[in-house]
Amino acid sequence: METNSMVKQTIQIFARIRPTKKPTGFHSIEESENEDPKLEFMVPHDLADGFVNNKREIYKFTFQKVFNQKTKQEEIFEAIARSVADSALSGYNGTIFAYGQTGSGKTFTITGGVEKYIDRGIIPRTLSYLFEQINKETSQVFTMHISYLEIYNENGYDLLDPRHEVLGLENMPKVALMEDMEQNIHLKNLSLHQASNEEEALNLLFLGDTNRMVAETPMNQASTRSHCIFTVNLASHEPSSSTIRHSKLHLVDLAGSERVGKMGLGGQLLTEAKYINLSLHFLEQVITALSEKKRIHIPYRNSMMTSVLRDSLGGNCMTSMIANLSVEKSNIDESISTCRFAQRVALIKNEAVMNEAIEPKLEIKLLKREVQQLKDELKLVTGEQHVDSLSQEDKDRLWKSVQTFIEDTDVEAILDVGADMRKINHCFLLLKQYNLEGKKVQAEQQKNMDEKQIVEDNTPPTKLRKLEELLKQRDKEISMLVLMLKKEKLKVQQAFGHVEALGIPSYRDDSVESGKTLAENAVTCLPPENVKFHSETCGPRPSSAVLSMDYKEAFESFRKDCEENAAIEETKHVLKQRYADAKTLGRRVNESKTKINEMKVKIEQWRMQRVLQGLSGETGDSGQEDVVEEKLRVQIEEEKRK
Ligand SMILES: Nc1ncnc2c1ncn2[C@@H]1O[C@H](COP(=O)(O)OP(=O)(O)OP(=O)(O)O)[C@@H](O)[C@H]1O
Repeated sequence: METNSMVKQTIQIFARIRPTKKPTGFHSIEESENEDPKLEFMVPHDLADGFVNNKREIYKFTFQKVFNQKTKQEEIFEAIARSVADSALSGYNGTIFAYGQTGSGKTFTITGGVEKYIDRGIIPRTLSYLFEQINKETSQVFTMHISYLEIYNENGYDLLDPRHEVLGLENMPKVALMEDMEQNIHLKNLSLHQASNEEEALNLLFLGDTNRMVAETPMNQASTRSHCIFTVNLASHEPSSSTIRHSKLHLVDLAGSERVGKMGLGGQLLTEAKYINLSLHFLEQVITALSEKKRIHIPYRNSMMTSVLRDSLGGNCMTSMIANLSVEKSNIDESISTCRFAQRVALIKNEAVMNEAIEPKLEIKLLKREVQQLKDELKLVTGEQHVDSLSQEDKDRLWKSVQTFIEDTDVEAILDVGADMRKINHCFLLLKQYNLEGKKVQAEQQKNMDEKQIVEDNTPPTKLRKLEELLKQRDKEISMLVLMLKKEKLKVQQAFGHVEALGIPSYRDDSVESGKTLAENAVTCLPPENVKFHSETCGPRPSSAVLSMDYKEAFESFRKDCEENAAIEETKHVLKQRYADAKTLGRRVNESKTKINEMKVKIEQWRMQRVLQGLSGETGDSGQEDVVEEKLRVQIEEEKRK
């Protein structure tokens, strides 16, 4: 089953101009913000060795980007290869191929220069980039396999076959093209090598490069006489998924197109050149067919190279072409021809789909694991039991699993011991032991800490400290009560002094503690909120003059706890009664005093009246006069007795 996520795109074309020793002045690059850059050639009239050139003089070609002679290898990778590599990592096929006349810099662009590290080409840089990304990506598991195919004189050879040196090319097994029912091409005798890291992948590249067919030609001292296809096969999947993404990344260095006549080749070089030109001719045919809208048949099968690259040309692939150009005067014709070829390539539309499919082997593995889990669950549910006891080895293994489980910081970590109740119970036992051990250690630590505190700070443990604080508080409460007592005693003494001054005798009760007045005894039961601090002798003064609730509670508890509380309460009641009686008595005394005074006034008035009668000569009955005064005196005496 394949799930498709499609990207439609024409083949991207780029031009790269090889450095020349002298500036030629036959080309220029036109760049503007709104349009793609253009490469322009000016062909001089005298180009054809003295013949009059009637052809047009200026040729313009549009590219996605034109790289001038100074362009560095890194820039090429960033602009062309990085995005294709990213697509390959996401499951899309990708192809980058270099096309151009011999000696124009195709091998330099694809593989790189051999002298300087900085001259590494697209292949080593892409490998490095892919592993960098693979190592960063933690949610996917990647595998990489590499193959390296050479098409020489229309035959395919495995460049990674170690028998190359021993057998010689003529005895090497040829790579054969096979087609399945769905017309997918398979290559027989082409080995796939797994590369787990950059170094392994680079070793494969170097091995293949040493096996390539290279020869010295008039145009290039080390001319590659074949087409070479370096393929990176990537597969990726999420750890718990059977859906796998596959992608193929072809990095292709085509053999150079060359003019046999111009170069004056002969012998083997001539044969090679013929094959090269023939295969490039078939490639051109395919490109032309693909760029013509009405063409139904595309002649892929005409050559091995077009068969292998079928997907890259008009198929499921993201493809980029680099047109390598030598812009010397003698090469202008070939450069124009390369650019024309590129313009046709740019018309080809590809439809790249994400190659995602269920991998049967992985699916079987996942299903097997699921079946085992379900079997375990079933055993638990049906209560299937193991009768033999666990071996020491089993117990040791379980203890390790429990330890790993406890130490695992992942909250979703699972202690999986299968559906064996003996193992499950043993694990519970281990967890319990672990917990008890932990508690013991904690208690021990607490004890050590308390002891350490006593030794270091001379501070008593918490309980002792609390009792000491309670004691201090009780002392304060007692001091306060003594103060209250003294103060109220003073007040009552003043009150009794006032009563005695009025002629009322003060009551002192012998039944109450000797030496104390009634008021003194009564005052001991006054509520504490009426008491305010006035003495500095009672220890620190509270911030508020009114006692706090703590003091009230302390007083109440002290009062209740006091053994004589009941007797005090009773005495308090008696004293209250007597105090009320004394008040009534006082009032009556005052009333009698008033009456006596009134009678005394009356006696005085009576005497005055008698004196005035004597002066006026009026005589009264002296016996009757004495009777009035006597009556008043008797009344006074009676009042006093009351
Ligand atoms: N951009 C460049 N910078 C420096 N040197 C270059 C550059 N392009 C090519 N060269 C050099 O030019 C020479 C020919 O290049 P190269 O072998 O890559 O050409 P080619 O197109 O692969 O030729 P052929 O088709 O014959 O194999 C080599 O020595 C290479 O190092």
